[in-house]
Amino acid sequence: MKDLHSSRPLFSFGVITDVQYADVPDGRSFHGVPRFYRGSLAALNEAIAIWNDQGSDLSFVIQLGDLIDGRCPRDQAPAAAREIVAAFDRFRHGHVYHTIGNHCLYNLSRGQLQEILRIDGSFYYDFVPHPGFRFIVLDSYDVSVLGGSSRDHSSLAMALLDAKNPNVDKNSPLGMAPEQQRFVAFNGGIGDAQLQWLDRKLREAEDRNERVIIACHIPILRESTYDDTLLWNAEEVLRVIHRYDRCVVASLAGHKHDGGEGVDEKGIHHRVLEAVLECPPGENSFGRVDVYEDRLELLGTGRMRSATVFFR
Ligand SMILES: Nc1ccn([C@@H]2O[C@H](COP(=O)(O)OP(=O)(O)OC[C@H](O)CO)[C@@H](O)[C@H]2O)c(=O)n1
Repeated sequence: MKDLHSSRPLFSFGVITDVQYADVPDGRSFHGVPRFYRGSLAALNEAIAIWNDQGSDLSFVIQLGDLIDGRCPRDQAPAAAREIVAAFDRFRHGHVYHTIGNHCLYNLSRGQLQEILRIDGSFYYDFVPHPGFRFIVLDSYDVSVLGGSSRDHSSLAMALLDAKNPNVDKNSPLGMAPEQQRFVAFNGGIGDAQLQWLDRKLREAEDRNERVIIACHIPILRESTYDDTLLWNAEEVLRVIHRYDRCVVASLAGHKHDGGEGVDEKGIHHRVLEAVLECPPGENSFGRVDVYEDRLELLGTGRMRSATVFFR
C-alpha cells in the first residue's frame, strides 16, 4: 500500500469545465436537466477566489471548454466571453489555459475566440508547467460543422455527418447504432495534421522522459462517456496515444456534464470532469490537482469527484 502523504506536490493546478455562461434566464438541457446560465459566472468567481486563497503553489488553471453557452444571443456573445475571461484574469498565480468546446463556436468565430482568449495561433498546443511534465491541449472541433479549423475540414465534417447520421436534425442520434451515435453536430474530430502533430509531440515527450496529460473537450475513451458524447475519431486518437503509453498518464475532458471515468487497455486513466453549468445556486464544481512524483491527486469541490491516479 503506497503512502498517499509521503511527499509534497511537485506542482498543482486548477481544473474547471463547461461554465457555459449566458446572461439569460435559467433553462434545461435537451434531456431536461436544469441549467443555470447566469449562476455559472458566480460559481466561476467563487472557484477563482478559492484558488487565489490557496496560494502560489497553484501554478495555473486549465478550463476544459464551453466558456459561454449557445443560448447567449449572438450580438452579446463577445461581451459574455470577455466577462468570463475577465473572471479568469482575476486568478493571481499563473496562466489560464483554454480548451475549445462546441458552445464556444455557436456564436463566436475562431478568429473572435483567438482574440478574446488571447490564443496566438492554433487551438491545439502544448506546454510544460514543470520539468518532466507536458500538457497537450487538443482541438476536438478541428473537423466539425460548427466552425472547423479550415473550410476543407468543415466540408469534410458535413460529408461525414451526412454519411453517418440519417436524421434530418444532425444534433439527434435517434435510432442510430450505439457506436455511430457520436456522429452528431455537437461533436467533432481531430484532423490529420493535428494527429501528426500529436504524434510528434508525444515522441518528443517520450525522448525527454516526460509524463503527459492530454486535455480535450470531447471525451476520447468510449467507456468514460455516453455513446453520443464521444470524439468522432476517438479510436484513431487512442492509437496514436498508445504508441507512447509509457509517457501518457491521463486525459481530462468535459462535455459530458455528469462526469465519467475509465481506464483504457494500456492503463491510461481518462477522466471526464463534472460541469459548472448544471450546479444550482450555492453548489459548484471545480478542482485542484496536486501532481506528485508517483501520482495525480484531484481534490474536487462540490460536484467534482475527487480521484487519485498512480503513474504506471
Ligand atoms: N440528443 C440531443 C442532444 C442535444 N441536442 C441539441 O444539440 C445542441 C447541443 O446540445 P447541448 O446539450 O447544449 O450540448 P452540450 O455541449 O452542453 O452537452 C453535450 C451533451 O448533450 C451532454 O450530454 C442543443 O441545441 C441541443 O438541444 C439534440 O438535439 N439532441
